[in-house]
Amino acid sequence: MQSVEPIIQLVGLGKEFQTSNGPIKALDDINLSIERGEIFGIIGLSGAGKSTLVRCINYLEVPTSGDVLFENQSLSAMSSRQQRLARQSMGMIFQQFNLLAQRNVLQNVCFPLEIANVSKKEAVERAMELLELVGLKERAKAYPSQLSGGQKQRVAIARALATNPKILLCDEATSALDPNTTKSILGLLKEINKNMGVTVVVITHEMTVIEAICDRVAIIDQSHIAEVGCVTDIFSGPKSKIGRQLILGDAAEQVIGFGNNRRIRISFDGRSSFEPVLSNMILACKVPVNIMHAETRDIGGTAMGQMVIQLPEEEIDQNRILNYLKTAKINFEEVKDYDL
Ligand SMILES: Nc1ncnc2c1ncn2[C@@H]1O[C@H](COP(=O)(O)OP(=O)(O)OP(=O)(O)O)[C@@H](O)[C@H]1O
Repeated sequence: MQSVEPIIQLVGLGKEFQTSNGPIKALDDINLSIERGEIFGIIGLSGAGKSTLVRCINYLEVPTSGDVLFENQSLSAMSSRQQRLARQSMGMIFQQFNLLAQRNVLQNVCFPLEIANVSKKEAVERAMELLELVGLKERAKAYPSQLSGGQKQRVAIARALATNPKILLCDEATSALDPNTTKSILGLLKEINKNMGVTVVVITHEMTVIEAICDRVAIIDQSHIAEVGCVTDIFSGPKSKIGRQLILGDAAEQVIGFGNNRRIRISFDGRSSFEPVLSNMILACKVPVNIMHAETRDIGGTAMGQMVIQLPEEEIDQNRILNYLKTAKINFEEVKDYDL
């Protein structure tokens, strides 16, 4: 088994904001471990606490309780010099790119190197290498206003990588981009992760982003982690209420109001989604079923599927189907109205 080594650990992390309407608890008792080299997703609805969480990781927001460990060292126990070095190891990109409008592309990428006192010659060399990596070497002299959203995000990625960070924090980095541009930026993040070994933390409200690139995902809801695990496991069997809502939302709505028969949700992994699971079941049990909802998703090249079927009226037929699924080792669960 491959050994895992945490690069970031959040231990009992909390963040409270003082506002004129009283305190707001944005994060409460967050415990998470992000492994070196993975692409880790954090997903949740608006206001769940995602941005605050990612900003606490690099101390853009200082937590009000708990601890952030970077490579097993507590950020709060570090001297300010050590803290600055740790923060240099964490690049960050944002939804609105945050480029400096008065500086051209090359000067934007050189900026963090200037702050780190790197010589101008060395900074320009490094910046040009990074611009080549993100496919924008030819636009080095352009200003941000002359670039498309996707190009601006590529410049922001090059800038974030300038100081050779070990982690890249991405706060809704593709939320302002169209689907094709999103795809190409996600492809670039995946390449950076694979080729440069940079750990990537992705904050998003979009399932498609998680599906496209993440290895593991944490679902955050109302300041708490609702569940965490491998993307394939969470997508095939979300356990928390919010996970079910985020992942099975469509299925849930579409099965309401179709009569009172029992319904089951079949989850199938990449292997079984290519097998004719339902046809085999109907042939073996010799009873018809209604398909209430079906969908498949491509997660890292593996097809994952959910299907909600309505069982036949007769109990004996229902049992035949349930026994078939158990024997065939196909994951299923009964759908209760309160799950919908
Ligand atoms: N600086 C702040 N001062 C006061 N409250 C804040 C501050 N920053 C965030 N909050 C509150 O903390 C909670 C979590 O906000 P946060 O921005 O982290 O959520 P989010 O999941 O990123 O949502 P969104 O996707 O809408 O940005 C919200 O109730 C928000 O209003």
